[in-house]
Amino acid sequence: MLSRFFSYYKPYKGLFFLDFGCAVLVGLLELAFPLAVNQVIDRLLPEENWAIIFWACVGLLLIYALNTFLHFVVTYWGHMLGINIETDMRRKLFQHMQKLSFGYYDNSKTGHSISRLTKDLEEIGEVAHHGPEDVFVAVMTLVGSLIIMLTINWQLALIIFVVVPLIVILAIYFNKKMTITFRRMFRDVADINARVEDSIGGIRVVKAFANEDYEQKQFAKNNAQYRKTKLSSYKIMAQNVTANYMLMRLITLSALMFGSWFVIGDTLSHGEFVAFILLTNILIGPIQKINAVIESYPKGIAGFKRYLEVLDTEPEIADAKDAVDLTLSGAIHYHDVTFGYKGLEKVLKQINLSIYPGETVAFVGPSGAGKTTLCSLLPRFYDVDDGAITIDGVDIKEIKQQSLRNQIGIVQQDVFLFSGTIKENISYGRLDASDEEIIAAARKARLDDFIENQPDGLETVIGERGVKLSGGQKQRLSIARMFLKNPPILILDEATSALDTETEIAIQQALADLSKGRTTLVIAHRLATIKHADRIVVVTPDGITEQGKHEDLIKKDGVYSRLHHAQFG
Ligand SMILES: Nc1ncnc2c1ncn2[C@@H]1O[C@H](COP(=O)(O)OP(=O)(O)OP(=O)(O)O)[C@@H](O)[C@H]1O
Repeated sequence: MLSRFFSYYKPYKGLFFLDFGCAVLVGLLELAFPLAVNQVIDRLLPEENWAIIFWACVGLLLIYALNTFLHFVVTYWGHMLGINIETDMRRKLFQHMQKLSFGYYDNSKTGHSISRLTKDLEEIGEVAHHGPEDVFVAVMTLVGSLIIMLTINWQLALIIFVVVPLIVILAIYFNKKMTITFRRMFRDVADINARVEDSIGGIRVVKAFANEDYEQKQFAKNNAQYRKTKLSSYKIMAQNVTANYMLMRLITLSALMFGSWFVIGDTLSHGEFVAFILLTNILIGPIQKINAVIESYPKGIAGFKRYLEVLDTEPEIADAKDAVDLTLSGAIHYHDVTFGYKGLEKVLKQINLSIYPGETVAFVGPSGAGKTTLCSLLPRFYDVDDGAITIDGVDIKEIKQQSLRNQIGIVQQDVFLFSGTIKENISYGRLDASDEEIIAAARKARLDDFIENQPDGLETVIGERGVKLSGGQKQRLSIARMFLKNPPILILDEATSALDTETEIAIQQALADLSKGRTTLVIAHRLATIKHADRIVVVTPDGITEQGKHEDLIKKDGVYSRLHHAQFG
């Protein structure tokens, strides 16, 4: 895992070494002051040579000025290194999330994904900057002070350094505990995000059911859980900080007590004694740094583990190595297709079906029989478990996903629009479309009157998920999008909601125009709209049980005829 973490430093080697080098210098220069004090007290003060003391202080001032500059470099450029790595990881994660299949999203929550892209990566960025640099500089300063102390008086140095291993053991102990709680904390934040996504995203449903109190209670549960986990992490942090405080005071106290003893025994000069006290104070810096790393490292590592979890999830559907781009005419064949959602019973068993170019085929049948599933297999939203689907004789697994999906248009009953303008939403069908093409598509979808009546025309903002549009307008907008895309194959998931007659006629006409000359699969919920389909296919839990024209199926007195009677009496 660590080698994968460090691989993100590769593009920023220059920045890393600049930051690292400056941090090392900062650590080394810190040691100059106690050494200077030692010399001033033991050598220069007894000689009462004011001029040399003055110039020694000027020298120290220059060292401090240099150190100040280095501090700036470390703080600014070091953080730049962290942010660069965080940005790269975020880009990579988002790219990967875009590639993940429907199967992954069926079982994940949007709030969790948001959390992974924001909070987790922020923590990783902090560790990326502070982690290696702080640990190295702290260890180096510790070793540096130890060497200086050893050269001044090795006995006193050893007494003081007895405490250091205790600090290291403590660090390892708390690190382990904190990694576990931070992982829990990330999970809890993600749960809060998921809850907000549901409650705020679904605010209309919440209000329509007057379930605000229920939502508040649900949110309060998540909030309380987060508080509990965070509190337990603070408890560990507090134990760590207080134990460290005690150990650090022990170091200073040992220096004072044993140092005085050595001074009285004449084995330590006054200057060396003061230098020792100052060096023990310098020791506090790296120990605090190590402590800060102990605090942030588990957060970063917990975040990185969650990051890798997603990154290591292989998209269930990927292009074959020799997949090709194809221009399709739309002859579709399902050959013995069997499919079930992951871990669940098979929805489709050995389905055989042929659809000819330009044909409009409507799928009808009881709810949950698998009509939508059958159509979802065509653009490879899911892969068949057994059998194959071919278009123009080519297995869809041999066609590049992008090429395949570019040639299949889907008009869903639950239209998803993006917050933005009408123009942005229509042009989602073809991103490089000109204004004229967008207007022409809107006209074909019978949306032009509505657009012309808006003060901002095509630039009208439609609100989040098109909240400012009516159901009929949303649907026509999605049809306009499809006119622009102009695919040879269409999947129409018919709206179940009854629109007013005028709107319905407009939409039906728009859909009929859209279907012209394209192979069209209609998932029909209301039979009135599909009477004129070239063929009606009846899908039941037993598979395809009937197919044919409306009149023939009525005569047959089977499932279709019963469904028809149920709807029309
Ligand atoms: N993403 C999914 N994960 C797991 N099971 C699913 C998923 N989507 C659908 N199912 C299940 O698969 C079965 C077929 O669903 P499908 O949506 O294809 O039926 P349908 O015939 O289109 O129904 P309707 O007419 O109600 O839209 C159902 O039992 C459903 O619960």
